[in-house]
Amino acid sequence: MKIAIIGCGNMGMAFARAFLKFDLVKKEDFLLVEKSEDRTEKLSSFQPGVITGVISPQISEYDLIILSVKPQDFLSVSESLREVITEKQVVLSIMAGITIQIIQNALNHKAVIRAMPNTPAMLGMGITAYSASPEVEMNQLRKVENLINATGRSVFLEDEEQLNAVTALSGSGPAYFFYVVKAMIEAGKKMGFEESVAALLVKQTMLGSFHLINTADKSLDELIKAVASKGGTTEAALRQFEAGGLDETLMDGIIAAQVRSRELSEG
Ligand SMILES: NC(=O)C1=CN([C@@H]2O[C@H](COP(=O)(O)OP(=O)(O)OC[C@H]3O[C@@H](n4cnc5c(N)ncnc54)[C@H](OP(=O)(O)O)[C@@H]3O)[C@@H](O)[C@H]2O)C=CC1
Ligand SMILES: O=C(O)[C@@H]1CCC=N1
Repeated sequence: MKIAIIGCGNMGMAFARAFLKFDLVKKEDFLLVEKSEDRTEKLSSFQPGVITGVISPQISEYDLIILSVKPQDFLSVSESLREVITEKQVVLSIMAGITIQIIQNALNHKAVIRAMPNTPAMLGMGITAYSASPEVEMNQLRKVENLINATGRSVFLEDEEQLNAVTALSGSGPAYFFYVVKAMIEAGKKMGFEESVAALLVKQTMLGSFHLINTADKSLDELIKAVASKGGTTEAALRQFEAGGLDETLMDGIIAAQVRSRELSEG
């Protein structure tokens, strides 16, 4: 399969590397379109077939076109792409918020898959949800699903609107996790630890706790209860979190991300 990637930043290249790792695509079968000169310099070490700063008719030789520019850059990309895209090509967009309908209209092109991955895709440990327009043929969908699965796990959604919630939950989710880890490390520093020691304590705690979620035969409430001894230290912390409305704040934040994802489709 020959793949063109428009926007070769964090996510575009995470996808490209995952496809290569699983031998799904040959290096020479990539066309990388990147606007940033800094990024373009770094892309040469990837040794793709073509690196370019502009969308040209050459792109019509590629089976799949991945749109991985920021949503705000889509309009200008679509103006050049609609001139050269051909009917047999499939478009895979990972842009937050931009709907299949908007992409179809802007490109005057029917076969569009919209996906929402996350940054652990860089390690092949991502989760991607995706929806497709009815014009994407089953064999095309399967091929794209195989590519996505090189970046981690995937889930197909019949209802495209749910991708806004996915964006808020798992798309943005890694940042919430890093935010909590950072706050815990800061607390460790406040209590007198050097950053490296605080980071070791926190990171190993998060890793071990994650595995407990997956392997222990207990609900999250039971896992919390198993840590929080009556009248003990954990209870003191949890009381403070509740008083500050931490769980509500987290939920409100995630819903704000969903609202923002919907807004992005409005331009
Ligand atoms: N980061 C994440 O965790 C996730 C991101 N996404 C989505 O993925 C998309 C990309 O995100 P991310 O990789 O983080 O962004 P990046 O900014 O890292 O990458 C986008 C790249 O596209 C370049 N670009 C902009 N306009 C053009 C153009 N006309 N032609 C070619 N290249 C262009 C940008 O250059 P310049 O910097 O000069 O503008 C930049 O290098 C976004 O739409 C985002 O919503 C989805 C899931 C997770
Ligand atoms: O913050 C964003 O808009 C993108 C989408 C999900 C993660 N990053």
